[in-house]
Amino acid sequence: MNALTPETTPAIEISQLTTRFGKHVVHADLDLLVHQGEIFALVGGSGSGKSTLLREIILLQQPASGSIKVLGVDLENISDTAALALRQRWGVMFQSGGLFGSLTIRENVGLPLREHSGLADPLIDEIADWKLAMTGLEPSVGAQYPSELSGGMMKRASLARALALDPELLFLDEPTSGLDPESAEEIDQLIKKLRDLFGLGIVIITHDLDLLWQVADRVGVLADGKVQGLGSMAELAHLDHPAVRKFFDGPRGRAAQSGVK
Ligand SMILES: Nc1ncnc2c1ncn2[C@@H]1O[C@H](COP(=O)(O)OP(=O)(O)OP(=O)(O)O)[C@@H](O)[C@H]1O
Repeated sequence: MNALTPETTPAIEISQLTTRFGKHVVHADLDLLVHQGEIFALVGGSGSGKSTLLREIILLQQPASGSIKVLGVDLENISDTAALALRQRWGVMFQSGGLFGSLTIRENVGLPLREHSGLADPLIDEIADWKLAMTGLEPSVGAQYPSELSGGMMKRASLARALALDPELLFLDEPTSGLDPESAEEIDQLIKKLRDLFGLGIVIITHDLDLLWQVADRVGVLADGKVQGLGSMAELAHLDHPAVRKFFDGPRGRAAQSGVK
């Protein structure tokens, strides 16, 4: 059960957001509200602007106009100090994993703590092992290098690093891409566990219909510059909007629906 009360500060509030690359309008007066404590998934066709939206939310890119607030903080004209403080309140797991190949897994997971916490090295290593355990990895994995891990272990290790600073909000970019069905299912369970244990808000970009049915509380369908459909998968499955229908009625959508009640 997630705490979707009106009193809760929204995790993300986006209002009238417009993004352009030259003449190409990617987002056109887009509005979106993500509640704290919910698992929210952003879906949409290739090029619909999901990654760009994520980059704007995590301060890697600026929109042309409109407002984005994350954990109650307005990103427009944010000072360097406020941006640094805000970045420590969220964790990001990039699609590629983003782990440094020259560092051990323990060093990778401890990196945000080394950069931001001022804690002593032995304590950082201890916290890193704890984060690895949270994501289901053995302490022995900490001494290994990214090239030695399977795809599923890499995803877990990058999730452990995203959790290093005890974030309030977690961004997951294609967390199950490239995984076999069993490993993907384990990641689904892990995402749910993290939300249930820590009340994290979790924003996922994904094309994985199984993940959407199993894990997402709400899904936003991005198309033509706006969120065209918003609701649970069960609600969206009945929505009569061309972009939403395209998403559900393709062969992969039908296959995923037939596997879930
Ligand atoms: N730096 C950039 N310069 C110019 N155009 C860009 C840039 N970044 C993204 N775009 C364009 O913006 C649009 C949205 O791209 P974006 O990567 O956000 O889509 P997406 O929904 O994440 O797609 P995918 O599912 O394929 O990853 C695309 O048409 C892309 O070509």
